[in-house]
Amino acid sequence: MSGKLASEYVSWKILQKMYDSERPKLVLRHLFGEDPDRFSKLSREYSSSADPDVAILLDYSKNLVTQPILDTLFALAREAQVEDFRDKMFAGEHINNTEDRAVLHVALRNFGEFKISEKGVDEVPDVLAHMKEFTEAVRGGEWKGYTGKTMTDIVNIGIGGSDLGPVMVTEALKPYAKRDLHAHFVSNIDGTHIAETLRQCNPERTLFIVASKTFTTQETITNAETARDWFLSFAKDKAHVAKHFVALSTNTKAVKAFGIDEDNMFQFWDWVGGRYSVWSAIGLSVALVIGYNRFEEFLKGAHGMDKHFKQTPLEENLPVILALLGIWYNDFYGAQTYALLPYDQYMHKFPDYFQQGDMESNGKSFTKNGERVNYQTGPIIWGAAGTNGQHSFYQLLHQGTKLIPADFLAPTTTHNPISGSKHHRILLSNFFAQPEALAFGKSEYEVRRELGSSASDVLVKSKVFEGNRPSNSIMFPLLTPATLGALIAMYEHKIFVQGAIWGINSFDQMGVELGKVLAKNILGQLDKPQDVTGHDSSTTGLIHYYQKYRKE
Ligand SMILES: O=P(O)(O)OC[C@H]1O[C@@H](O)[C@@H](O)[C@@H](O)[C@@H]1O
Repeated sequence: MSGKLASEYVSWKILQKMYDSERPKLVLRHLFGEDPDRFSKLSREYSSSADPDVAILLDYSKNLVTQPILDTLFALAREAQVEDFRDKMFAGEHINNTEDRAVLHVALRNFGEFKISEKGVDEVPDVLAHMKEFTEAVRGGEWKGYTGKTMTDIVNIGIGGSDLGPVMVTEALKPYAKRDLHAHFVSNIDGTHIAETLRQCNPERTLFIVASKTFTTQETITNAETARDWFLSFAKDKAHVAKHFVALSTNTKAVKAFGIDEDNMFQFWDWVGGRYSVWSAIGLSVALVIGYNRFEEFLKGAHGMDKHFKQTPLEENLPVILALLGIWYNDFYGAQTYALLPYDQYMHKFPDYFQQGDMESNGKSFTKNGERVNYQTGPIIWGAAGTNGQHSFYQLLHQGTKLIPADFLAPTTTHNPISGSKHHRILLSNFFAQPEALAFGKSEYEVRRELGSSASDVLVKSKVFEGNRPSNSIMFPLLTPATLGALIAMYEHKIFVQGAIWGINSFDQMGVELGKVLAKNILGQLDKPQDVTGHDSSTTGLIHYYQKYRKE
């Protein structure tokens, strides 16, 4: 990161000129027609030196780029000093400048490779050992509840980064789950969430995991207090809390004040951002569900991608390629959103996870030097598992007026090869067909030929697919813990590269604060209409409406 506005880079200006002059020529039908080797030139395969089962193919040939455009995008990354900034992150420099913190999720999955000297980094193995011991005790049945029974349910109470990672990863790695240990996740302050969860739990056999980096988050602390009250209404004695509540946090003082024993606290550090924390103690629910050894495979898979990101030239570097293509659409084509479309039911929470990962990281308007940007930063991330999305929003992807770049992700092999893998072949045929349809569409000529000369113009137009809609296709052999780790790390580093080029701080989240402060103030005014002061007429009117009709 150079400290400049991205729009000041020479390569940015060249890209703008290229876009202005070449856009009409950037037609995928022609680009593929002109070069039969486009796929082999514009695809890369990552494989892990440590684990032969981990491989990721990135096919980026269906993008609206030529080699000169790609070369200029790589020049942009170099001009923005992405490599230097990356090395600073890995070295533990305080690149989160507003909070004066290092950004070291890579240290949580660093199996001796990178030398990082930051306070707490040397404690990582101890916390992992603690997680191992604890997960083995719970899974093995040595850990007993207050009536001497083993655990059947775990309830992770957390929100944002302390929820989405655990939820997404436990869902994605369900084939490896201990099926008699049921995992629940409570995040929303809406009492319905905890109430419905507690209805499914037996207090004698439930372990609550209170996950909060700060241990001050209103939703999490309120839900945890409710869970503790519910538990004590059965167990009666506060001493029993120790067998049923553990905490994952950086805030020892607040954990103790809540009544959780320090021995039952799993520590992490301020250099772990919430949305990057699934690799830390926040991953405890994952480790409980899939077992510690699998959790370690997950970490190692991410570590492999870290090495790839750190050591591979930009032109071969998957996160860098994804980041630069994203910038091309976001900043030159004016695409506002980006879709993540996993063709794997186990990955159905993947878009939600990176909605936070990307939007909380790169949803910023000021550079690290405090200058207002004059270009677009982070895109809106959304998506759903295929093929459900096809029967819902793909209509707009194919024929709408908006350009929506997308990543399609799929495993070659399924964990559930039922009916002789018939389902998987159908799923994959859709995974192959959708990017093809988006890219090449269906011309008016083709539609007319199909419908015959008697077809009305209106009908013909309604069936035309303009095509030329870009996408990446990402394939991997099987969704294993290590492969999932590598995929997540790939997207994390993509986000990093984009933030570095845009010159923003991807590692704070000041934008979530204002609403919290206002809600706290309003909470104190909800009882009586006369207390409702200091608001606009809309907010006041809404609160008065609530006060008029509420029934306690
Ligand atoms: O883990 P705690 O501290 O409860 O924070 C939970 C979440 O809070 C939000 O406001 C954001 O800041 C997220 O990045 C964070 O993951």
